[in-house]
Amino acid sequence: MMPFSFFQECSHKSSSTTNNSFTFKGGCPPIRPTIRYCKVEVLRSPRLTFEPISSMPALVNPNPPPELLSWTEHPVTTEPLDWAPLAIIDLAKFDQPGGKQELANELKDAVKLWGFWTVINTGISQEQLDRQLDIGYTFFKQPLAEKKKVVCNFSEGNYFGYREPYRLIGKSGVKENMEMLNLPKYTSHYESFPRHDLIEAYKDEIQPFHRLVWDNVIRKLFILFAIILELPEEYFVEKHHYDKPSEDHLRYMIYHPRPAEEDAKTGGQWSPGHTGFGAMTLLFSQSVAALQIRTPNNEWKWVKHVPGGITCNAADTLSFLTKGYIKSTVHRVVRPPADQANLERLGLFYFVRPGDDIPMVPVPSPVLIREGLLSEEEARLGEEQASEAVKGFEYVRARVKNVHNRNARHVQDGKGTHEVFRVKNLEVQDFYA
Ligand SMILES: O=C(O)CCC(=O)C(=O)O
Ligand SMILES: [Fe+2]
Repeated sequence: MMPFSFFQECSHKSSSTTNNSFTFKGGCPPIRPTIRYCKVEVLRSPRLTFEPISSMPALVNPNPPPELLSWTEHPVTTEPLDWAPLAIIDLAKFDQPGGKQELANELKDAVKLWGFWTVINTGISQEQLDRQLDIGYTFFKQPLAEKKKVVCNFSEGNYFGYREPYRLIGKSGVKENMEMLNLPKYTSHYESFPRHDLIEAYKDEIQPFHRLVWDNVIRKLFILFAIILELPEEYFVEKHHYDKPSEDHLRYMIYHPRPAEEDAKTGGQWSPGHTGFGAMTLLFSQSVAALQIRTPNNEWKWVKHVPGGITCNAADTLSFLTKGYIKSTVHRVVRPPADQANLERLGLFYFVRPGDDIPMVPVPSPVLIREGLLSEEEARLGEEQASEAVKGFEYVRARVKNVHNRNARHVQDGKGTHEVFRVKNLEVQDFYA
């Protein structure tokens, strides 16, 4: 008997098809609805339906990947919340004549003042997004033992893998309500990193998606930053390239609702105020309101759902490289409004980190010099001091270790705290109340 393997040719091409829906009849193997098990040239829709046939055991995959559960986006809140006025950056303009310059102008204030903005028209389809959410949701619904097969090694500041919500929040006696899975890039550097069976089974969808986010969104934003800072267009792209080693990861994350009495004990905190650890964070916009940012006036404002959009925030290392010109904004996650407080909140993210060997020295930008953030001498010395400087990998690993290699999480106790985290000359406040 011939085993049915990945990419083995099968007879689907000759099956009956219609324009947009593909229902395979007669002669098809009894495999689950996925495009991964056969090379089918006619496929255009990521969601296929196969009619199960009871015969043809020769083509049965002995270990089919589990069926995906289906994640459904919740309705938006009807409560009038104090929304943050985030700029909307329309990436459809990027390749139009003068488009990059126009977008750079629009993004400039957002990165200087708010550190948060939303991109739309990313070229990532709703179907692609839905599939990722389904994969993430299915992952979290697996038994804990399965999820723990690949876990984050926080003693080394390594964020790749599954993070179990086992820690307590301060001294409240309340446990964390969030779990996550961080997937490293699909490049040769991470080939030997172990991946969960479910993630392996859906590799043919996750791998291109991982890169698509970088190509379609991250690369463009880095070009816009370079234009804003009057640097060569590829300046930041090269320092954060997908093909070079970095701690970048795609993340599935789920928050589980807590009883109101438990939330009351931690001031409604789901994730304490913090700045991003790496270069930039992309959050595929979701309907459950919970993310808040701290405004330039130190008020907390809610981040509003923009269907099909991606909420982006600049993080610590971009702020280091630009001497604070690009703002690493404080944000937190809180109990959602009453009409959403009992809902699971599933998130899909891409966390951008600096290249592993990128020195954390200021970029030689004429804008930083004009703004008085950088002296001519510092700009020149920066290059010379690069070999001595903290590198991207060193900073990010140390930061992750400092925040996560603890038995209890920070708590917002309303008293404020100024615990500072340092690596050589680099310094950030650990968390914010
Ligand atoms: O869940 C969110 O909306 C944001 C989470 C976050 O800030 C983080 O994981 O760094
Ligand atoms: Fe964050």
